[in-house]
Amino acid sequence: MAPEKSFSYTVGYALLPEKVSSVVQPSLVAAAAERGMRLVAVDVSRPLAEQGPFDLLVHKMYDRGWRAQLEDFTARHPSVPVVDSPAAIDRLLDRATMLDAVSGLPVPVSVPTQVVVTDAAALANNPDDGLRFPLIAKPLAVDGSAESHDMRLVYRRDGLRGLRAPVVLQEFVNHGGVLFKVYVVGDHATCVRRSSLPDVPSHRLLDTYGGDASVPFANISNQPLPDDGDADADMPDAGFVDEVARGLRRGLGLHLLNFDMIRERSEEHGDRYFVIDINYFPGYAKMPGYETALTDFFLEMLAASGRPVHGHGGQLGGSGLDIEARKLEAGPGIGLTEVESGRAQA
Ligand SMILES: Nc1ncnc2c1ncn2[C@@H]1O[C@H](COP(=O)(O)OP(=O)(O)OP(=O)(O)O)[C@@H](O)[C@H]1O
Ligand SMILES: O=P(O)(O)O[C@H]1[C@H](O)[C@@H](O)[C@H](OP(=O)(O)O)[C@@H](OP(=O)(O)O)[C@H]1O
Ligand SMILES: [Mg+2]
Ligand SMILES: [Mg+2]
Repeated sequence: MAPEKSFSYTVGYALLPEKVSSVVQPSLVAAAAERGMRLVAVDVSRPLAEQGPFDLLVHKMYDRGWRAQLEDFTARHPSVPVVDSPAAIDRLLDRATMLDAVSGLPVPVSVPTQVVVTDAAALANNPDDGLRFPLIAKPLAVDGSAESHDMRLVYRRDGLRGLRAPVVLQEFVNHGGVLFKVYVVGDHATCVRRSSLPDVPSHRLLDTYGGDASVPFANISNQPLPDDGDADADMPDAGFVDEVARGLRRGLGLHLLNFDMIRERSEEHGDRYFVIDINYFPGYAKMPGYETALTDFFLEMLAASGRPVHGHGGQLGGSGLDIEARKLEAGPGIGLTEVESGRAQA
């Protein structure tokens, strides 16, 4: 009989069932076990205090009850890192604040002009608002529902009629139908290409054009782009991607996210990059090598919280430094603000 595997640490995860089935694959469980970590699902319908003991918690839940549980847990077990702070995650759940951190980045990347609208009908009758069509209408709230991904490409002003508010109207940027999705896990960033909306030709912008004033779409960039042989050459510079990733991670005070970036190419301005969306705890299984990246990250978090981690003897990865950065930028959040050694909840 094979000897029973012994685990040094327990990593609790609180995720919706769909996220569990997409991310917590047998390959992730095996990679974690190889490094001495057991992955255990948190039952969010039961008090957290009755579960565990945990050495690290990761989570993506939307309800307020969960937040109260986390606060209580952190008060009782300040030495257990909780990734990430709910207050920091909240900024990504509102498209009005989601992209705020982009303006503070030390690299040339920006956000398309956008406005938050609570009364779309009034806007449809106001030709002097300075908005430049086409626009993408995006639901303001990001709440895990399918509706929060229901978008509309609005070609002309009369396409604003009937939009469900509150909504963010973001200027559409032609980008050759290719989107760069950058998965961030602590200080690790991986950029993949996805298909995206095709460019909008100029004739489509004329008010007199007979086509639809707006068209709905959803989940347009979920699939990888078929490799046309030129994928590597087409990628943004890796150093640039890393800088954007590091800047966003620090600015947001988060460790687990992805962001969507598009590139406008023009003779007039050359290449211009725009960040258009940032997602908390995305579908990591779509990122090549995610098992290693996530388990390395868990180990870094455990080491940073003072737990002896084999192979991490005193040497923290970039995430260790981030803990300091987060304390400053996100204020006192949950977990990661206190470092103690030894096992918690024993
Ligand atoms: N300003 C823009 N200019 C051009 N295309 C855009 C713009 N904003 C969004 N898109 C296109 O619409 C898609 C959906 O927009 P966005 O990424 O904001 O929605 P989402 O539902 O939050 O996506 P995700 O599934 O990544 O969470 C993008 O992946 C991209 O293809
Ligand atoms: O399920 P909600 O809370 O709506 O958030 C989604 C994000 O918005 C998407 O960005 C994730 O997909 P990608 O990993 O392809 O970006 C997507 O990942 P999934 O493929 O695991 O569903 C979700 O995280
Ligand atoms: Mg997106
Ligand atoms: Mg999104």
